[in-house]
Amino acid sequence: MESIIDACDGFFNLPEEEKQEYEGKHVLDPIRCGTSFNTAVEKVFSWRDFLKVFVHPVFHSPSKPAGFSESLSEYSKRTREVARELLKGISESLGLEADYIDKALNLEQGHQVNVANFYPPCAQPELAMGLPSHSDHGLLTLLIENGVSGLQVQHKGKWVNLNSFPSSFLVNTGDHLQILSNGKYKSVLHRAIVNNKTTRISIAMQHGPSLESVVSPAPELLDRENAEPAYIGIKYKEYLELQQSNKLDGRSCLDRIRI
Ligand SMILES: O=C(O)CCC(=O)C(=O)O
Ligand SMILES: [Fe+2]
Repeated sequence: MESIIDACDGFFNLPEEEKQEYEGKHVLDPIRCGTSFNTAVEKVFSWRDFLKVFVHPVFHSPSKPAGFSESLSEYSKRTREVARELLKGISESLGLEADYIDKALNLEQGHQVNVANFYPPCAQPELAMGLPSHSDHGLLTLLIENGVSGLQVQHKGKWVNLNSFPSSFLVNTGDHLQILSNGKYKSVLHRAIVNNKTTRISIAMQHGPSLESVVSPAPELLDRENAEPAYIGIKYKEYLELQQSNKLDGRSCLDRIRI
């Protein structure tokens, strides 16, 4: 965990011109970095640099700084094992076979994205937001941070601070777990706030279905509970494009596919 945080810190500290080559624009660009300093998002100012890299099924990585790619490759493999194991337990908790999600959503080819966020100290943290309210689109996100808190999740309509625990993952459930479980698992709304003292780095490893999987509420679950599906089926890739076109306005892209 320390190694990947140091590696990402190294990337964000590269000279601007070395980072520029990765300034992709499209949601399906495999390496995309950018900054949202001074960009008005709704009425708040967003205060972060980010680097998003597709690490599976095809591994991509920036070539700098030295050692970055090795560290990212190792971290991607290890977190993928953890996520697939957690999803077995989640399948069972839904009364499905342990490998149900793994097979139905073709996790062997699962779309895995490493999102590194860099939030420098902000002189007026009350006027800015690190990352505005959103839900993650995949199944599970494994999040770590550099010992500096800033993540908030929405619980019963209120924003709750989550403090980091050393050497542990904070696991967020994503939109596609909500779709597959027909709403039994809720995709959590969350955001990141900034502070005026210390740089915060967070690394959100997102684990999703394969891009070609069409995800809908599990038919086995609906049959057993005699329930109607709450969402239409949609290809994961199309959902990502839909989310890109839908500004992060605190509403989930899920609302767009609800029946
Ligand atoms: O910085 C954080 O704690 C949140 C990051 C996050 O939600 C994301 O990258 O999707
Ligand atoms: Fe997130």
